[in-house]
Amino acid sequence: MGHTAVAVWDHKAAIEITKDWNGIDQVVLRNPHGASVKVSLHGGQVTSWRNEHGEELLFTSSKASFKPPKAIRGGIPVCFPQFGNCASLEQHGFAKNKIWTVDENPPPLHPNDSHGKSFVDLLLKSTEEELKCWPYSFEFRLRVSLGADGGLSLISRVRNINGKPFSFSFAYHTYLLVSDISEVRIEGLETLDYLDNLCKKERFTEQGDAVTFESEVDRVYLHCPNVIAVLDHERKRTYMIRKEGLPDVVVWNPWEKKSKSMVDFGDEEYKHMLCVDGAAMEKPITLKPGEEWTGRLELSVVPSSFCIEHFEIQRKSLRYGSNVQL
Ligand SMILES: O=P(O)(O)OC[C@H]1O[C@H](O)[C@H](O)[C@@H](O)[C@@H]1O
Repeated sequence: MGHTAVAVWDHKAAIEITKDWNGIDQVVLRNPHGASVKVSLHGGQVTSWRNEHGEELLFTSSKASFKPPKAIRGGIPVCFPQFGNCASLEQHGFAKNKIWTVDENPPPLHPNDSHGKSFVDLLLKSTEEELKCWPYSFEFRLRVSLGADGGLSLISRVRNINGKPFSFSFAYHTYLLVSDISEVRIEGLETLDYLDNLCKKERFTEQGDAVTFESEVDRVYLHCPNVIAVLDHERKRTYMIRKEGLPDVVVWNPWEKKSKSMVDFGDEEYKHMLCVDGAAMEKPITLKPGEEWTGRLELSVVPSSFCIEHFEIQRKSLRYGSNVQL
């Protein structure tokens, strides 16, 4: 047999550590086709996700403040141990404001799942400072990976290393970049109940056959299916959101008036962003000592024509109870 050139994808070489806007380390992941993801150790926040053509898929505000400890307005801030503003903690919790570390020896990927994938594990542990405002010891492992197909996956594992139980809420606060919010629709949330943050968390039932946008929206959809599609009509592309362990979906667009009141957000930028967050909000997660919780989110982009057919198939299978494997 003659020699065959075999391109071996070197997972380690696909990871680079550079500096983010603040000179804080950030990890850049690449796949064999040129897609990339950036995740900053500031907050464990994904700040960029680009497809193989180099096009950015996540929104970041041109007015974002890059000064720590505040999280950057855009990308995917990790909200823990609360999402929203219901306890004595700061809005959306402290994890997004902390400096995480890289686990130099992470557990490997499953062999069936490793082809062309690059990943990094970031860690956050409770320090004296956090214990003052949230007196529970935890270990948080965030695995960020980029697939050969350009898909971005986030896996959060929170472990209770405390002597007593604790509860938390959680969200991947995902700022999707869209071409024109008026032409965007979300499929997968129809007929569901939601809590409307604009009406004192009153409960309503979604009436439309898709969620569309013509004014401010700030809702928590409850008991959602594990696959949601966000169709960007103008760009003819669809974000597929797959999730596990995250029963709720938060949908947010500040629209015109609220945009003007936010210092780190441009007046017109609401037209080009939409937050669709896999979350555990309505019922907090409770962990007993030694227990661990896992919440997964997988984002991918497909041409809208492809999506409609496949999404229907996935929706039907979900209706009959089969689960999505991430
Ligand atoms: O301005 P932030 O603290 O980042 O919050 C931005 C938004 O996050 C979520 O979507 C909440 O549901 C909204 O009520 C909030 O306005």
